[in-house]
Amino acid sequence: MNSDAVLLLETVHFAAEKHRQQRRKDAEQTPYINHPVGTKESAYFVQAALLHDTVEDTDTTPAELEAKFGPIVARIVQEVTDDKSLPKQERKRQQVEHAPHCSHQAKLVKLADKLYNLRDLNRCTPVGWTAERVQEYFVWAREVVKGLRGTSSALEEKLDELFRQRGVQL
Ligand SMILES: Nc1nc2c(ncn2[C@@H]2O[C@H](COP(=O)(O)OP(=O)(O)O)[C@@H](OP(=O)(O)OP(=O)(O)O)[C@H]2O)c(=O)[nH]1
Ligand SMILES: [Mn+2]
Repeated sequence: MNSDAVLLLETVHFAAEKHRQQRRKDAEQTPYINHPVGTKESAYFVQAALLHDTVEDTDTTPAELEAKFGPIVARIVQEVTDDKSLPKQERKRQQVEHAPHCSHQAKLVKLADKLYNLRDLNRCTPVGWTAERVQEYFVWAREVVKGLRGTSSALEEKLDELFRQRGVQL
């Protein structure tokens, strides 16, 4: 099992332990953990985060996602999917332009995506990338993140620290 899945299970387990004495206020005294675990918004985020590059980078179709995971998850993935038929420069420009108009859930996925990719660039340089190209990715990511602000202070603070370290803060 990959470490993300382990972390997810550990988190659910932690919450279940913490809520173990609590019950919902219904007659059946439903275990309290059903409430946080059943929070649809967070489930959509986790699903969309896991699926976010499937349409962009594999043979997965939006219709396939909709049939398997429903219209909400399919729509979030669609919102974060680049049109790979466009020239790269135009794709990158459109991300900056579209970011502020994304739904809240799509903005969260985009913040998480950029955070991972920037940390990955700090961890090691992709094959064939010059230091200049890495720096340009940071500058471009900062422009995308500008349009995503006001979505998650936790994610934005982590991103801001990475931009600060690179000397590309606002
Ligand atoms: N840092 C890093 N990135 C890697 C690596 N392997 C694959 N990638 C992917 O490369 C993409 C960034 O490379 P670019 O040259 O800027 O873009 P492109 O693949 O879309 O043409 C990211 O796509 P993306 O997730 O779709 O995000 P985005 O750049 O479109 O926001 C990232 O996930 C790696 O080892 N390190
Ligand atoms: Mn990605």
